[in-house]
Amino acid sequence: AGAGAPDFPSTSDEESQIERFQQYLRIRTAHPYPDYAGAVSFLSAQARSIGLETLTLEFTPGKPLLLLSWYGSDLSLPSLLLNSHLDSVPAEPSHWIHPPFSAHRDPEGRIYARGAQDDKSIAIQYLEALRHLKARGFSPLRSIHVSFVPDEEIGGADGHAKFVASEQFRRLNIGFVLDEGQASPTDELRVFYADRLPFSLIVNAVGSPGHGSKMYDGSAVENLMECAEAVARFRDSQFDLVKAGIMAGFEVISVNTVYMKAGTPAPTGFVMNLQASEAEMGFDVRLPPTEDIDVLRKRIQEEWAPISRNMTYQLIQKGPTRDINGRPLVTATNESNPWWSVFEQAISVAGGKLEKPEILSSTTDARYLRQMGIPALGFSPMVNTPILLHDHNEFLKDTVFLNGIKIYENLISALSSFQSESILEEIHLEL
Ligand code: MET
Ligand SMILES: [Zn+2]
Ligand SMILES: [Zn+2]
Repeated sequence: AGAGAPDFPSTSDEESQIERFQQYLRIRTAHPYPDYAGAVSFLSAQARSIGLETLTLEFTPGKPLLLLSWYGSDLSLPSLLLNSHLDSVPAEPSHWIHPPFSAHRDPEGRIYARGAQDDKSIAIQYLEALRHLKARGFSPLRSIHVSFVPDEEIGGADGHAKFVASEQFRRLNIGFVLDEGQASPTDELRVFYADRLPFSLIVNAVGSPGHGSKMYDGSAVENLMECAEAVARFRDSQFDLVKAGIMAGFEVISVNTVYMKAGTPAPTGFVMNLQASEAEMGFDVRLPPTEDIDVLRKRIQEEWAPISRNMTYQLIQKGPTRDINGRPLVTATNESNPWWSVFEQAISVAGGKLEKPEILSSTTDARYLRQMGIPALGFSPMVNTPILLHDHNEFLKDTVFLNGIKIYENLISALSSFQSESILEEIHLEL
C-alpha cells in the first residue's frame, strides 16, 4: 500500500498495534495534572519489549523525560532523534461524542481521544516502526534515540528547554530530529520547517474608581477598551491578508484575546455600582520566526498600551527566538540540508506525496532543537484527516495510524542509514 489509507481488513499484528495506541491514549495525560508516571511506565514497558535501552531523566521533580536508544554501528556519526511530548491539553467531556480518554473506535475506524492527533499517535508509531525494524533484523548505522518529554503544551520550560541544556543531551550528538507536525485534510503529507514564535502579552490599565452613575474620562476599563480596539484593528489587518489569499496564516502575526479581568462581579442582590480602578487583558501573540520583535514592542508601546493612557504591559517570550549563532529558528529545506533530501526521498519511496514545506502556525518543542543549531522537521503522517488538535472530538482513523507506521519505518531506516552529512558536520565543527 502507498501513503493513502490501506484497505481493511487489518491483520492481527495491526490489531495489536491499534490496541497499544488505544492503551496509551487511555492514560490521562491532560493538564493540569498529566499522569507522567503512568505514561512513562507504559512506554518503558513497550520499549523493553522491543529491545530498546531506556533512561528516565528528571530535570524537574515530578516531570520525567523518557529517553530510548538503539545504538548504531558507527557511534562517531551524529544520531537521529524522534521526539514527542507526553502531555495533552485538557478536554471538555460534555462536548465529546465519546469520552476523551476512552479511545473509542467507531465502526468507521475513527479512534476518539484527546491526544489522538496531538501527539500520542506519533509516540506509538515511532515505537511500532522500531519494533518492525528490529523484527526484520535491521541494523542502524547511526544511533536512533526517542524522547518523550513533559510540558510541551505549557511551553516546555521544565521539559525540553532543560533537556537541550543538559550534558545528557550533548552526549547524544544529535544530527537530525523528527518532531510533531499536523494533520492534512488532503492526501498530501505536511511537513514543517519552523514554528511561529509564541508570546504572552498582558496589558494592565489603571484609572480612578468612580460611582457607577458618573460619566468621566480615563477609567481603567475605558482605557483598556481602547487597547482592545487597537489590537482588534491590527488583528483585522493581519487576518484580511490571510482571507484575501495574499499571505498564508503562518506568515502573519496572530493576536488573540485569552482573558479579560476587571471590576467586581455582581452576585444576585449585590449592588453593582462601582467602576473598576484596575483592568487587565491577556493575549496570545505568535510571530513568524523571522519577524523583528522590536517592531512588535514599539507597536505595543505606541498603539496598544501607551503609558499616556495609564497602561503598562508585559510581553513574555516563551522560549528562544534565535539559535546559538543568532540565526532565526528555521530548518533548511533545500540542498544545503542533506537530511532534507533523505527525508523527501524516503517519503516518496513510501508512496507518500508531500505538500510544500510550511511554517507551523502554532508552536512545538522543535524550537529548542533548532535553537541548538540542529535541523528539525515537524511531521505527523496524517493524511485525509481533519485538523482537530486542541479541539473537541479529536480522532485519528485506524488506517491512517497504521499507514503512518509504514512511513516511519521508511523514514527511520533511511535517516539512520544515511552515510555522509559533510555540510552539516562542517556546521557542527564551527560551533
Ligand atoms: N504547543 C502549544 C501551543 O502551540 C504550546 C507551545 S508554547 C506557547 O500553543
Ligand atoms: Zn503537540
Ligand atoms: Zn498541542
